[in-house]
Amino acid sequence: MAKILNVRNLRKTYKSGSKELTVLDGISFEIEAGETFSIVGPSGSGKTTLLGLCAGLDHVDEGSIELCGVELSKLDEDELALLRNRKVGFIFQDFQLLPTLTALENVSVPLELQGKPDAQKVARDLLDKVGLGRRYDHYPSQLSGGEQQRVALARAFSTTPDILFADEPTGNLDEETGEKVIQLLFELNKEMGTTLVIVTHDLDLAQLTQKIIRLKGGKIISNQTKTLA
Ligand SMILES: Nc1ncnc2c1ncn2[C@@H]1O[C@H](COP(=O)(O)OP(=O)(O)OP(=O)(O)O)[C@@H](O)[C@H]1O
Repeated sequence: MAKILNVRNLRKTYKSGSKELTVLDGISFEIEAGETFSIVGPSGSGKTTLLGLCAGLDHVDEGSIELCGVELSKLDEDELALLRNRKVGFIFQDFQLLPTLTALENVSVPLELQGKPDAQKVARDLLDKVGLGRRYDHYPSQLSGGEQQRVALARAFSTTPDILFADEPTGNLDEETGEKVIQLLFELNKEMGTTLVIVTHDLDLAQLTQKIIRLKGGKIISNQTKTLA
């Protein structure tokens, strides 16, 4: 199977005044297209930083990241943005919906910006799939956290990304709501064959993915591939 993400000897250091903090050191792993993958570890271990680097949202100090067959360090900002728009989807802990757009517009507008002629239909179909067929015209402030995250799921899958990065997708939800969101996430993921990379504190959620890496102090302390029964 083709590698969709190949991370080699990654190092990331943040500067704070005269001090330097190395938050990732010697990180290497790879993900095949279509796999489900999770990154777990305690608070501050570097999970979100790693996700941001893999998704091309920030630059590495040392090492390399190949995403969707492209070495990220060779791309300028415009090329990176294009790659993210075309091939990458995101789900965030705090949903990150646009507050002035309705649920339907939050899903359809990105598609319209990509010039998709059937944006409205795709958005409606996806909102129906996540059980929000009666909430098209609601603004984010009129939706519960679980409903907002379901809109975010519909938006993330609407562009049929090759790879989807989810950062603590259940972090702001109660347990029951979180479970429903995860069920939908995995259903949509299976249907669309998307590669899924999840950052989470939730070990039960991580166990649902095929591969798990554990970070501690910016290093990988275990890299586990689950044997499928
Ligand atoms: N922009 C930044 N500037 C300076 N330090 C940063 C920056 N972003 C993150 N850090 C530091 O890098 C370390 C790793 O942060 P990161 O958010 O990646 O950890 P995390 O494992 O995702 O944590 P959490 O589970 O709490 O979200 C932390 O010590 C954090 O304070």
